Amino acid sequence: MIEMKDVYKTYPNGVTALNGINLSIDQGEFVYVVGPSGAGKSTLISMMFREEKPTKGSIAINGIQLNKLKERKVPHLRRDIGVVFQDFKLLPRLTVYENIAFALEVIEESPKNIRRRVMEVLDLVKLKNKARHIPDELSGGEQQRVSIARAIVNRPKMMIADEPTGNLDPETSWEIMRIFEEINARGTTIIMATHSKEIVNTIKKRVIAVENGRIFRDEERGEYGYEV
Ligand SMILES: Nc1ncnc2c1ncn2[C@@H]1O[C@H](COP(=O)(O)OP(=O)(O)OP(=O)(O)O)[C@@H](O)[C@H]1O
Repeated sequence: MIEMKDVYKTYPNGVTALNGINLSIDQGEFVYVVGPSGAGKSTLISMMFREEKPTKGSIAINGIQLNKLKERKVPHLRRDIGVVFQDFKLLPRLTVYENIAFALEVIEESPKNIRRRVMEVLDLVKLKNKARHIPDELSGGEQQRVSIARAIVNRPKMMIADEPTGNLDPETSWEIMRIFEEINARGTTIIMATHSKEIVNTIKKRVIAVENGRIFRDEERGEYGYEV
């Protein structure tokens, strides 16, 4: 479902962030991307939802060759990919319900389906009682749960998360991980960049370690492997 062949990325300022990446990730996998700060983790995962384009090399996502993808087809690609960020990126003036419903309104789902689906995902992240609140009225962990609900509301094939627990305390981080495991158990591929040694070494999954823009290690049920 994700195939990268000889992927290189040099930013316009001359920094080479990716230096020959080859990888293959199957539907349903749970993959951590680890490595030192500046190693290229965010660049690598931003290639997967076409936030960044490679300078060289080929990328296929869900059978779509990204090199050939026209700009107007990018929204179509992204419909199958939910994205979660460290800083949540919720719309501050919309309620929890509206933040989540928005993702379905843009693809013109019927109001009845939108309501049913939003309530389902709010139930999954245990936030039904906060549906009418705005993001500022929620804790960090609750805001991250809203952003996860938004990411999965249209049942994407994969979810990409860039340091989703980076701003959260340990207890809240474990709650987020329980939700990720449940989403993964339902068949969604999860790719998560993280600096959390505790999480990677406790909830064992495939680990891809990136260093200097290269894959340094790729192990089933791997370890975090860095001192913190
Ligand atoms: N938009 C950009 N323009 C120029 N250089 C960039 C850009 N984004 C990242 N870089 C550089 O590319 C390299 C890889 O950055 P990247 O953010 O992918 O690393 P990372 O492993 O995610 O780091 P961190 O763990 O600190 O988030 C770094 O040297 C960074 O400064």
